[in-house]
Amino acid sequence: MKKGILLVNLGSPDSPNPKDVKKYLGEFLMDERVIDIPLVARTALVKGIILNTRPKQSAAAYKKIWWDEGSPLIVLSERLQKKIQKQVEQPVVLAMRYGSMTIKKGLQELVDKGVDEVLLFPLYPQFAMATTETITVLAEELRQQHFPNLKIESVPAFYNKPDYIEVLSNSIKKHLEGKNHEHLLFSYHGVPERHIRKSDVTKSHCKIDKSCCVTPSKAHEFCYKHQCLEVTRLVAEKLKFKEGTYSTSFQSRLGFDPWLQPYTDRTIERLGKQGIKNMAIVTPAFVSDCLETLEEIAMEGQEIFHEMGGNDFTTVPCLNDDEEFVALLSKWINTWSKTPVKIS
Ligand SMILES: C=CC1=C(C)c2cc3[nH]c(cc4nc(cc5[nH]c(cc1n2)c(C)c5CCC(=O)O)C(CCC(=O)O)=C4C)c(C)c3C=C
Ligand SMILES: [Fe+2]
Ligand SMILES: [Fe+2]
Repeated sequence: MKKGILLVNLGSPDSPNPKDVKKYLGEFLMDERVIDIPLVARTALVKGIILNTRPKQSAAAYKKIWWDEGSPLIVLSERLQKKIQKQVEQPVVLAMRYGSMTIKKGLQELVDKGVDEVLLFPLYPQFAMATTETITVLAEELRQQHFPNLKIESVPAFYNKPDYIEVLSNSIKKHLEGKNHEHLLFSYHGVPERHIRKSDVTKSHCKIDKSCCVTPSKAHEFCYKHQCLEVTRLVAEKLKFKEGTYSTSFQSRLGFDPWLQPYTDRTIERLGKQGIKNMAIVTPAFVSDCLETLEEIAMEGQEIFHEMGGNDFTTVPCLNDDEEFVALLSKWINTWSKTPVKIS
């Protein structure tokens, strides 16, 4: 048996031009695990409404953050893959759930290298139907259709692994050294509340209130909200943050349905209004910096804070290709490579 690793991130458009952004958003938003409504309604909403207006607006945002080498999310994911490859003997390939660097091409590349056992590694610390699940489901469909002899094992969400929390905490500490911030906001990508209820394996636990996510339950294995709150709690515990000096919020909502709250933009507004002058923000739902961190947080968030009277706004970068993070992922991969047991 020859083993190989497929790292998978979200993906980006091929360029920040409206035509490419429209193509990318069309694929992304037509995913039934992202906009989870029946096909006819989803087609009407995405193709009839969203794709007529959003691509122009999103393209303008992408243009502000695009690098000479390409999309930050792709470039940073490639840097991560290259560094991991240096520490792992087996082939490590990178794919994206949406866009040109498809999971099918990634699996094909591994098969062409003689691989027959794949570790599928979704680059998301927390489980979500719209991220981890859509990757594992698509990989399995592709396996059945095109690679029936391939064995695929998936890495589950790693939000509470002590070594991950340590690496994240070290990075936060390093980037906040000497900043004297009064408040640290942990901002996670949002999801519609409906997604949380759908992923509840017990079908009765999730109430989207202040109690369910802190009451032990089997549901938490697939509860994005619980997993985000846990990352905040574990980092705060590790770094001995004082109560009231940090909080959690959710960003990037789309549409009119309720998404996880409190919303990041309103939280930044509130902190500014409350008289906080020096705040910092960290975005642990993303492994790689991307549109959501570089534009929505570092640009728009900062603007909101300044409008509300705030002064210093520090953004902690994502783990990207941080040396400790590379060493951690390589360690997990090497553990899997040596023993045919699940990483858990
Ligand atoms: C934790 C990661 C993510 C979750 C969960 C997620 C859910 C989700 N997202 C949308 C809609 C959009 N997301 C967009 C960009 C975007 N989303 C993520 C991650 C998660 N999304 C990333 C990393 C990015 C940036 C990609 C990049 O190229 O840098 C966008 C496009 C930008 C925009 O127009 O705002 C949309 C739209 C939904 C509906 C959703 C549902 C659960
Ligand atoms: Fe998103
Ligand atoms: Fe909950």
